[in-house]
Parts: sequence; C-alpha cells; structure tokens
Amino acid sequence: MSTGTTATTVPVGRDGEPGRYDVLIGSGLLGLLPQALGGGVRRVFLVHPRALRSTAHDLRDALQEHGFRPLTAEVPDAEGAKTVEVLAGCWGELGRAGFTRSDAIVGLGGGAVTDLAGFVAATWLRGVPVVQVPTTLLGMVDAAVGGKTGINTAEGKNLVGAFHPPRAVLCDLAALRTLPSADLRAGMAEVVKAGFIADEAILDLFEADPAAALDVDGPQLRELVERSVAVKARVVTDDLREAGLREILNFGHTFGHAVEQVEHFGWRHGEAVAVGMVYAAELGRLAGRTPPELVARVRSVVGHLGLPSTYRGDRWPALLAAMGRDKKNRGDTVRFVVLDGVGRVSRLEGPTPEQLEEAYTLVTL
Ligand SMILES: NC(=O)c1ccc[n+]([C@@H]2O[C@H](COP(=O)([O-])OP(=O)(O)OC[C@H]3O[C@@H](n4cnc5c(N)ncnc54)[C@H](O)[C@@H]3O)[C@@H](O)[C@H]2O)c1
Ligand SMILES: O=C(O)C(=O)C[C@@H](O)[C@H](O)[C@H](O)COP(=O)(O)O
Ligand SMILES: [Zn+2]
Repeated sequence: MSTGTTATTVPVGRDGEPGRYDVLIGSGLLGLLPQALGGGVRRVFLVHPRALRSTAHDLRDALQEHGFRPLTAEVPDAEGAKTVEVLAGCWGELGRAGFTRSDAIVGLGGGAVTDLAGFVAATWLRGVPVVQVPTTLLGMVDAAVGGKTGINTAEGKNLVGAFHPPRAVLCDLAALRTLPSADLRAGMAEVVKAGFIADEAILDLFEADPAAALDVDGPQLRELVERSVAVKARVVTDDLREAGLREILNFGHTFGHAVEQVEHFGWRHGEAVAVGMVYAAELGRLAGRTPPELVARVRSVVGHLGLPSTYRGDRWPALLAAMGRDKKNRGDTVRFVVLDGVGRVSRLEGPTPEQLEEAYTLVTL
C-alpha cells in the first residue's frame, strides 16, 4: 500500500460484475470528481452539510466549467440529514429539476450525508448513479464504502434503507484538516473496529502511537484509512447484501445503535459504537467466547481514543427495546457479533436475558 502523495486505489466488487467501483484515497482528490462521475451524466445533485458549503460551491463551479449542470442541496447537520422529511425535500428538488436516470447524485460530507445521498440515489427513479465524497474519517473508512444507504425513523437507527453501491468513492484526506477532533476520534472507532474484526495490524499501528495515528497529515492515519477501507472492501465484495459475512461490520453496533436512539441521536455514531464494542466484548466474555485479555484490549483502545466505554445505568428497558429492533435479529432471537479473538468473529444467537443485563451492568458508570 502506498504512503506517498499519490492516490491509492482500493477496488470493491468483482471485475465484470455490477457494483464494481474504486475507492481512491489521497490528498487533493476533489479535482477527480468530473472524471469519477463517468460519461453520459448531465445534471449533478450535490448534497452537503452547512460546514462544507464553500467546498460544495467550489465543486459546483468546477463541475459547471466541465459542462455539467450542477445543483447544490444544503441539508441539516449530522443525523438531522437522515430523516424522511429531508429525503422528501431532495426528491422534490430532483423532480422540479427534471433529473433523469443519466444524471447523478454526489454525497459530499460525513456518513450522515453519504447515507442520505446514497438513499436518494437508490430511490430516485428506482436508482441513479451516486459518487460519494466522504469528508470525515468515519465516512472514508466505512460509511461511503459498501453501498449501505438509509435514514432513521422515530423507532430506530437506519431502519429504512437500500443497498446501492456508488459509482466511485473519493477519500480526500485533506478534508480532515477542518474536521473537529471529536469527530475524528469518533471516526477512529470504526477504524479500530476493522482492526478487531479483521486486521490486527490496525490495532498494532494505533497502539504503537495513538497521537500519531490521529495526526491527519501523518502517514499512520493514511495507512489506517487504507487498511480499514481494504477490510470493508473485502467484506462487501463477498457479501454486499448482508446474507452473513457482512454482519461482522456490525461489531459494537447492536448496543451502539440502541444508545444512539435512546439519546435521541445526540451521541456521535462512533462514540456509541465505542461503548457498544465494550458491551459486545463483555457479552462475548460472559458467553464464553471472548477471552478476558481481549476485553481488556478493547477497553484500552477505546480509552486511548478518549471515547466512552461506559453508559448511564438507568436506561436498560429502553436499550433492550431498541436492541429488539436491530436488523440482525430474526423473529424473537436477538443476535450479536462477538469476538473469539482478533480477526476471529462469531455470531451470538439469543444470549440469555441475564447475560444481556449483566453486560450492561459492566458498562454502566
Ligand atoms: N452506510 C454505512 O455503511 C455506514 C457506516 C458507518 C456509519 N454510517 C453512518 O454515518 C453517520 C456518522 O457519520 P460521521 O461520523 O461522518 O458523522 P456526520 O456525518 O454527522 O459528520 C460529523 C460532523 O462533521 C461535519 N463535517 C463533515 N465533514 C467535515 C469537514 N471536512 N470539516 C468540518 N466538519 C465536517 C458534519 O457536518 C457533522 O457536523 C451515522 O449516521 C452512521 O449511521 C453509515
Ligand atoms: O457496512 C456495514 O454493513 C456496517 O454494518 C457498517 C456499520 O459501521 C454502519 O454503521 C452501518 O450503517 C450499520 O448498519 P445497520 O445495518 O446496522 O444499520
Ligand atoms: Zn458504524
């Protein structure tokens, strides 16, 4: 893998099959957007949050110079973008602008925007192309890659969505320079998740020097992004629609998504996943799967990131109800992703109510 200044390409999908695309990782890649859109595209619907207004306007002007007809759509910040109202607003704009199947959507922003933009693309005219331009660490290493798109409902996280692979993903590491530190750390939760489930070198690199790993101009961060994208690419290439293997990417998410919902989406996704990984590690230990020293490693990595490893102790009924709506569940059986070792993941079907609650006790303040 490259650690120089040129772009690294990580392929996703199989040559000659639908859903094959490249993830490009490097600094200063935004100029590649016109090329990434591909031939035949006329109109471009560029979805972005307020924080990226000036980048979006620069991109709009550049697209115009290349002969495209761009339209920008500023959407609410963070999870505020992933609502049915915002989605309907986007459909309205596309309808008024007369968007056709040879036009394209661009998601410029964090995971919230790429999830929304991807779902707009999946649903408009039953599917139009989308190019993802993630601008957060989390968006680059996880959300923009793999084609999972969606929005939240009052009942829970990502309950409505579709699998709709992008046409290309441009990870411009220079965008991370303006990202608030709390969002960078939250994104690192998904990086270390990739380490625990599939690539111990990620953990070794992070543990060797956590501060260097969080330096957005450093070679360590670039390697962490490349390795995390490679993990995700391998998994979604083998199991795009989550028939089985892809569930490993959900490590830490059963409890994490429940926390997000109980907190009315006031926690960052990566923060909730951090405590969710600690919960899953403790649950795995109680079920005889996760070795105690691995639980300690999960706690230590989360601690070094300054992310939460605990949650308030008075929310159990609400958390349990939220976990009951997790997409991995089948009928009345709740299913968790647990670690048997680093890079060795298994499914825990129907843990006992006592195990579920004891794991909760172990992550409460
Ligand atoms: N589809 C998937 O496979 C997948 C995977 C992981 C997470 N997700 C979803 O991703 C979302 C979380 O994404 P996130 O952590 O990127 O959060 P986010 O999208 O909410 O972005 C975090 C904050 O950073 C701001 N921001 C974005 N880029 C910036 C930049 N370059 N400079 C300054 N500010 C910037 C945003 O406006 C926002 O306030 C959640 O909704 C989660 O469910 C989806
Ligand atoms: O891509 C996947 O698959 C993941 O599970 C990655 C997760 O990090 C991500 O948060 C995803 O959106 C969760 O999916 P969900 O199906 O549990 O909503
Ligand atoms: Zn996630």
